Amino acid sequence: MSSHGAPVPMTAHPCGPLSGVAEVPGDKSISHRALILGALSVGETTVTGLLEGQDVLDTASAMRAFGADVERRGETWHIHGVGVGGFAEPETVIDCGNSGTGVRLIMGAMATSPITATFTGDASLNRRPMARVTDPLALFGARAVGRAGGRLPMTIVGAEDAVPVRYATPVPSAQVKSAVLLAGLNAPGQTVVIEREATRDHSERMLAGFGAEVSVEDDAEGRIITLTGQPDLRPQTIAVPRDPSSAAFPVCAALITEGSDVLVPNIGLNPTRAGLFTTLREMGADLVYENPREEGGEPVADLRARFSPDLRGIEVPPGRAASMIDEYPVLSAVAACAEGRTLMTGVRELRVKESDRIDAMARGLEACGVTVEEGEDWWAVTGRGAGSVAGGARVESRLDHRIAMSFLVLGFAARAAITVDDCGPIATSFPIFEPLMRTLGATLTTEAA
Ligand SMILES: O=C(O)C1=C[C@@H](OP(=O)(O)O)[C@@H](O)[C@H](O)C1
Ligand SMILES: C=C(OP(=O)(O)O)C(=O)O
Repeated sequence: MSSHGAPVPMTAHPCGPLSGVAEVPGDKSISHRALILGALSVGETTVTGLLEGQDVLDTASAMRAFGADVERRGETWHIHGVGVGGFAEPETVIDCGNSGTGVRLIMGAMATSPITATFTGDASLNRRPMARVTDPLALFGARAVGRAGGRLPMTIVGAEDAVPVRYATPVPSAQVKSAVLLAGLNAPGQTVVIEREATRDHSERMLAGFGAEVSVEDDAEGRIITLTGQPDLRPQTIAVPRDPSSAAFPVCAALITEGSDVLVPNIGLNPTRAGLFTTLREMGADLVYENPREEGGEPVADLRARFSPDLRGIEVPPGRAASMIDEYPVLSAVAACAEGRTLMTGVRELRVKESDRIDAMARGLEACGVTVEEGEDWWAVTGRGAGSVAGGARVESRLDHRIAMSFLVLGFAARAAITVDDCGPIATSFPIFEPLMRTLGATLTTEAA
């Protein structure tokens, strides 16, 4: 919801070993897609393990506004869809809260139906760029009217007679790719998306699972995804895997907090998402994939993370950025506890997330006594080894859940407590973060230090 309540300051205190099992919630990207594709198929889709974070709950409300029946009974979500092309025109404004994924995918899903919808979000989402989706949606025949600079609130007038599109994404973005594919569902013929760098492929996998004809080829241009429009999507039974982007927080907390040993079971290691774990291992992290297996066609393992006193700074290859894009904030907290310089390049996209994540982390890390250098599309954090971060600062989360959690994680390993001015946004993606970290032994207090 766009109305963000009073700020919730929280303080992370230096603590002893973190230990135990961290059961993190369901994958956010997959949860949004399960609701949207469930709403676009005819019949009942059931979903277990859905992330019940605010971002996903806002997508569930949006699907109801477009005519689907979405209900939680017990532990299972039931979605009665309306079919491709069956969306009704919403009677009220669609509020996507803090969620870029929600708004951009839903815009795509409605843009090729002859209906009009107005979208808004919170102060963070209303600052984020939407032209990256409205530009390709215009090629299908949809029109968008929003605020200056292509910002929300924005009205999309769906195409009356949509035509299929061939589109090369100008930025590495799974949200843009997915918006185009979802729009292509209700366009006759083949819609093609070309991406130079592979981004998370949950839309392609789930569209195929729902019975759409989707092919993926890799060639010199990059990855080419072809979707045949106007399929009859068949309802599915979906078990959402646990979110590697949420797993990142207990894993990184364990690596930098003295004496820790934490097991994070059942984490999807789809290569389009697992870049952080590769990077941490290159830095010398004691991070082991236990019990590696396949579940629902995806590689899965239990992650075991132990305190790693000898982490080293490294250069993170720019080609890895898409596979760990949401993990750079918490990586920078780990880098602050490593010896030497960690250089992160090819990361311009970090500037247009829930906050400008390079700026938010750089200012907060500096306040904690850490050296940061930055350019438009790169930044570097120089650490002085385990136990070297002074902390003792109050930092801003800027309506950004990942910034808030990254500084709390750093607070466990710093020499003095770190207060985050507002931890309310954590509920968008990881509503059980605070109790879960407490069960591992972390000391978090809700009053400012
Ligand atoms: O498609 C998705 O589910 C997401 C894609 C990424 O955004 P971009 O597509 O803007 O890179 C990521 O940052 C976001 O958290 C989830
Ligand atoms: C960037 C993120 O989400 P979204 O773009 O969906 O707001 C995120 O969860 O880190």
